[in-house]
Amino acid sequence: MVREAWGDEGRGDPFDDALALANNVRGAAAADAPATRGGDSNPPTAGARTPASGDPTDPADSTTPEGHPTRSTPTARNPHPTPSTLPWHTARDIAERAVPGPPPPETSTLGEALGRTLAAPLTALTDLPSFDTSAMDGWAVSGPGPWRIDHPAGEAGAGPRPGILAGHAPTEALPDGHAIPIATGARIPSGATAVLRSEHGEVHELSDGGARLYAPRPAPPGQDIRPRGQECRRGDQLLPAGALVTPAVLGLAAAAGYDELTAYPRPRAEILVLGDELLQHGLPQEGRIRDALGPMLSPWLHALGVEAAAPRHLADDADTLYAALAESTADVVITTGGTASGPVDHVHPTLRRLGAEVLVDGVAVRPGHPMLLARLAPRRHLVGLPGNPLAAVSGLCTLAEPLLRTLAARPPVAPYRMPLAAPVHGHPQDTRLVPVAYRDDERYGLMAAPLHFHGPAMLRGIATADALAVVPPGGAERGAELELLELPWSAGWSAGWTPGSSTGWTAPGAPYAPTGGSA
Ligand SMILES: Nc1nc2c(c(=O)[nH]1)N[C@H]1C(S)=C(S)[C@@H](COP(=O)(O)OP(=O)(O)OC[C@H]3O[C@@H](n4cnc5c(N)ncnc54)[C@H](O)[C@@H]3O)O[C@H]1N2
Ligand code: MOO
Repeated sequence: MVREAWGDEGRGDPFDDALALANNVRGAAAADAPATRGGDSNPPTAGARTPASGDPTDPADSTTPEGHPTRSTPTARNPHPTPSTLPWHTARDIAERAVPGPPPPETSTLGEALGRTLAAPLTALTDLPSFDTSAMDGWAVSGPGPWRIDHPAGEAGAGPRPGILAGHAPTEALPDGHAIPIATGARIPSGATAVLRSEHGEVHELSDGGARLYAPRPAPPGQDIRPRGQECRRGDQLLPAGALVTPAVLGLAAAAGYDELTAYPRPRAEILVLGDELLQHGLPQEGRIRDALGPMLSPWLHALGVEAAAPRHLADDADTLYAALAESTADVVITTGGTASGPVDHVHPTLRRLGAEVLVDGVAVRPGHPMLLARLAPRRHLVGLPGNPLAAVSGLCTLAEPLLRTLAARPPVAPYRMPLAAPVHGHPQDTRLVPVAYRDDERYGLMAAPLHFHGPAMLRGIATADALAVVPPGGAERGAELELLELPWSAGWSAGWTPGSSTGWTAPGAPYAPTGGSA
């Protein structure tokens, strides 16, 4: 979705215009004369400061050291300006359209198709139910009562008389005035007109050894019979192409006769965690901190329908990063950290060394503005997430999610809006992504309550959030209807399950592998 107008730049395709801007092909004109942002009444101002509100966790309030200029121009102090950042919606649009579509579909077992997108409509291979079925335990009866109780052929004699069980195929027709015991799910014998529930019938033993069945109420024709084809006829379309294969879809497909499904493959992602300061175990110590992104990104990507290998931790070394990117065969490489211009921030120089095409280099969003997207090869991309953990989440939702959605052929999530339960400060030029939790308000119904602890380095807010609210430049008042990016867990994890974890149970001794296969 492109909602921004690109002013004088915007005469062509907005995607091409945005790409050209990101790659700075229009030179100084693109970098120096920032495009007009539709719906943004404040013209972008390099170095603009955010008014303080007193909330120490509010990045909109912290003008230094994190209130960086949105667009930089060459100055004596900053001789290497970054290309102009892109409006948030434009960046998402570029990411969504960076690939033309998913790779060709594959046929797999039902279990392996979980979380994928159907490449063809799901068409019923059989009527459902495939035969007239008893909906209750009781008796199949023919005509009005009372009825003489029969037993299936071969059941005569002593002992319990179960009648027709589920899975059996009755061969004999039921004559008028007769009844036969039947179980829920069993096939109705020909000649039967209704099913009488066991609790509604009274059996009277007869002197000849037989039995008669009485019902206090009549059993109208069709009572408690599920007729063949009630749910669908063979050839009916049950689901369109493009439907997400959820656990319920697997159940439906199996019921309708499928052993295999044709769906788009899961995109394969590789996660490279950069930063010599990161520990993988224990307490932070001596200036080193725990890696918060490795444990978070694999399952998050998994919930987006992606096959993510276990994260690799790379030393802060340009050659190591170069080798990892050059060798990777993943559809999408996700790096964390190293996007800025510090002494060990190697992502930009390595992309240049690889000759990668940078599609997005900075986004007008807080947190996370140094995020980037690059094309390593025609169908291989890199998403560079900033190292600050909430900034990384912002990059994941802004650039990785739309790109992976296109690769997985998942349908876009319908725009979702909710009124804010409290006002939120805005950045003067940039969009803010703010963690919110759903609250049921007595008067206004469901509202999005902004959460504290939403600083770029904090995960405490997002850990209790249901969604990220998209706060436009300038902020939003209580009651304003804001676009929400729902987090995977508030929509349920089901679509992200793979066969390995779909049972939620791991055999004793088997390693738990929540990310599924390898990339
Ligand atoms: N001169 C400038 N400096 C910075 C700018 C800027 O525009 N000009 N942007 C700042 C912003 S905003 C962010 S966000 C960060 C992005 O930095 P990098 O992507 O290069 O990330 P690092 O420097 O490697 O790390 C930043 C921060 O995050 C911590 N980190 C990194 N990885 C992890 C992880 N896996 N788990 C937990 N924490 C992590 C790292 O220790 C740093 O504290 O740059 C600013 N600087
Ligand atoms: O501090 Mo930075 O905006 O990405 O989180």
